[in-house]
Amino acid sequence: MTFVSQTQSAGKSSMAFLLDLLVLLGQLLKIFVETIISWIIPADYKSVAGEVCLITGAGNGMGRLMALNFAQRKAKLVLWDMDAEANKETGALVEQMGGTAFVDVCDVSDKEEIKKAAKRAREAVGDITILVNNAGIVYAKEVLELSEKQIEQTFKVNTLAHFWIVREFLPHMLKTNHGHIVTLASTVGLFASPGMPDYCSSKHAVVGFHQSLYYDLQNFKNNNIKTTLVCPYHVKTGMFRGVTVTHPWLVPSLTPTECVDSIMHAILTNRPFVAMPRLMYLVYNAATWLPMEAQTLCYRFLGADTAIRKFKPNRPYQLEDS
Ligand SMILES: NC(=O)C1=CN([C@@H]2O[C@H](COP(=O)(O)OP(=O)(O)OC[C@H]3O[C@@H](n4cnc5c(N)ncnc54)[C@H](OP(=O)(O)O)[C@@H]3O)[C@@H](O)[C@H]2O)C=CC1
Ligand SMILES: CC1=C(/C=C/C(C)=C/C=C/C(C)=C/C=O)C(C)(C)CCC1
Repeated sequence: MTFVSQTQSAGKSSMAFLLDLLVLLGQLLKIFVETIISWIIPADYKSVAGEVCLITGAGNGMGRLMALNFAQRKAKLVLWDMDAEANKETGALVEQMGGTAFVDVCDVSDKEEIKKAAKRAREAVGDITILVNNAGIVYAKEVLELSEKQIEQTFKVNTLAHFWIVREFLPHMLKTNHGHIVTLASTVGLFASPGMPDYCSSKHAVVGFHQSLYYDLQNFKNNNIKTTLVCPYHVKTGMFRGVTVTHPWLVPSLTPTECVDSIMHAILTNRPFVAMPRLMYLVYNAATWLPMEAQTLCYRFLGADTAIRKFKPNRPYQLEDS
């Protein structure tokens, strides 16, 4: 008797499995078709007018360029950087464009400073609805050359700050079911490059943080909080001054403007993930199946093994510590 009912229920569950599988295949097909259509006919850009957008590391490089892009689109800005002068300059540029910016000094490696700055931002402009976690640092040293303080600082800025800042602003996004969280990671958060073990591992960690957050948000009913994970290859901002591969024409570095244009496109079309240039999707994929020995040969051929040795410190924290 028990045997019969077990077979019956096994039959039922395999039917249910087949049905679920069919539904899944249908949904996957729909997503593939929609994705291909979105490559051919890109989605309309969403409006960010009136949104309150916090950008960390807004004083230089891509942070500044993103601030100007958001200002042009009439978002209200909150700009954080520990470089007070550079951040003020970004604020002035935003205002010259007719935008508004609440400029504040915040060292994101300090959890308590983040809490205080978040309170000041809420009081001055209101709750953050677009969060761009952009501040990042690199020392470009091998594991034995790095000091303990440098290793800790890399993780505080590139990884832990993302936890503390998201924990400040996600509750309001959840309450209103509205918001967008952008994480500036890196291609070296997807596949490693030599000569920067602290940087690569901090970026791998932040990719994991972001992706886990993404899946958690999918579990909320009717979730409308968007996320965008950004993984650029080398960008000529000054952070990685001098870094180059053997045949730069084969894998050219990005200009800050072309990188930020791609980031803005991804944010404004609610894309969850963007790596640039496009070749990086292929490299990322190959890193999952090419034997490590083969990858080493490719690294040598392309000069990925020595690219970081040409690095010239440029940023204040790099000069202080070099
Ligand atoms: N440039 C590249 O090749 C790539 C960069 N990225 C990532 O993109 C992001 C932006 O990089 P990019 O624009 O090139 O970098 P930049 O060095 O040009 O700008 C980063 C800004 O963050 C600030 N900053 C550093 N530490 C802190 C801190 N503790 N608290 C607050 N602000 C801080 C810097 O201030 P200060 O000048 O005083 O140091 C600087 O103003 C980073 O997360 C980086 O890792 C990803 C892939 C490639
Ligand atoms: C590893 C690797 C490459 C080079 C990577 C380099 C040099 C990356 C530098 C990235 C930076 C500076 C990221 C900042 O966040 C290639 C040639 C693309 C392909 C083979 C694998």
